[in-house]
Amino acid sequence: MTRKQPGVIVLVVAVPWLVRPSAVLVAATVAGLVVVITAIRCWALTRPVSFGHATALPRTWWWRRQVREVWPDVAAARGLDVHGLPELRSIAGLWPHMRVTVRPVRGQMIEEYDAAGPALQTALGIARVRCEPRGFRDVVLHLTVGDDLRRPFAATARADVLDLSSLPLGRTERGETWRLPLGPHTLVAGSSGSGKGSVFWSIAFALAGAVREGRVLLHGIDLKGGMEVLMGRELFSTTATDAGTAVASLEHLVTLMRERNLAYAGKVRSHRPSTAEPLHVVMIDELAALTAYSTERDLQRRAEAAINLLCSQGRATGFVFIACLQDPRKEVIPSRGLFTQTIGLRLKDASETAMVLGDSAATTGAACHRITRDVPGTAYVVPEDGGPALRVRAGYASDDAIRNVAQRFATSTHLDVPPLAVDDSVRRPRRPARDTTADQEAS
Ligand SMILES: Nc1ncnc2c1ncn2[C@@H]1O[C@H](COP(=O)(O)OP(=O)(O)OP(=O)(O)O)[C@@H](O)[C@H]1O
Repeated sequence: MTRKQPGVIVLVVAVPWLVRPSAVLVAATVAGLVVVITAIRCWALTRPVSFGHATALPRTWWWRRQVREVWPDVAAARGLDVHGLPELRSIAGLWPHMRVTVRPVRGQMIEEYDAAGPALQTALGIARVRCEPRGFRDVVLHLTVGDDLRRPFAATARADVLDLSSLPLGRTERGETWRLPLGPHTLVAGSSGSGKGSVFWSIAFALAGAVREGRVLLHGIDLKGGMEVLMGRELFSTTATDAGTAVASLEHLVTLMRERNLAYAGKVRSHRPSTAEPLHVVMIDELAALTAYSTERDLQRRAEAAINLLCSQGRATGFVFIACLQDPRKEVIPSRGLFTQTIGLRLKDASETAMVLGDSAATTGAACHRITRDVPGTAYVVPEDGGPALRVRAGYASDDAIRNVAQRFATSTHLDVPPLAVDDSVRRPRRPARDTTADQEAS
């Protein structure tokens, strides 16, 4: 019976039409169509993932035809067809990720197909093209035809994140959960308005459960007046909104790290977060405000020294850095090499992308400079296994969501940071002072 249902429905609709078409029937059919189209539209908007799965086959079929249609034009435009059109050997995969295998004509190199990627991307109007060799003869063009990351989604706080080494922050272009390893010090680079705030808060939200339990202590540094960090101050065990407090806080952490390093020496090789020995996560909203733009040279120098110490010696004993910044140049972050994990949001140009993610990521398709302004929170990351760069998007944390999470998951540990110590090395004169009385006596 169930199998016959579609046929029965067609009969029920078609017979009255054939027998006696009337205004009532026309109206009923139009209304029915409107209901069906609206339902499909609602499904597509509210459940994009299940809608994508359900419609993947027809879409794949349509995109295969599109690829075959545009390929001769793209090959001609890029000069790939001078000695004959390179053969499209297969188009595999399912919407939104498809793989086009091409057999290059003799004398062609993979670099020429790399360069043709953007032309194919614009010809098809798709999200991304990445080029990879297959065996010794063929080239595979990985096409991302639909963009699962276009629609924003909300960041959610997790009460149950048990595995602190892998924080759920958002989604990847493959429709999976974007997980960020916590342990390597992380640099989040992006131009103004690129969505550094959403990455910052997605990390804080992912740690919220552990913060409430006391296994993680967050330290917030925000020298842009505290606009970001103070929004969720209840999550932080220390906050600093001016350079002096920030340096005092960092130097206090250096002291805690040294004590822990001494206690662990010869006994423990890696730290396990617990309420007795919590993980300290330092979150800095704009690193350059502390290390490059500060007018107070002495504080700048001390901040740099403390960051270098914590980054180079703190990881094994439970001190982790997450730093956001707009300008990724080396002069702005002297300790850049110590940040072993980077997240590249929208950046100004290809050179900035290479600076943040490395030259190899840029050649495997990371294009932070091509992220458009209408998708803030979108970034490229290089997976831990060193595979091709992955496009990801962090969830959006509204002001209300930040305040709400901060209240629900407030920390019960507030550290007292000793006031900024006077730096003796600054007061001490560099050369011994001349003995002026002796000079006078001699004269
Ligand atoms: N993941 C996201 N999804 C949707 N919208 C977002 C997301 N992240 C940020 N936005 C929007 O983009 C705007 C800019 O984001 P945000 O303030 O986080 O950028 P920023 O990189 O921190 O900028 P700045 O360096 O100037 O502070 C926000 O007002 C917000 O509306």
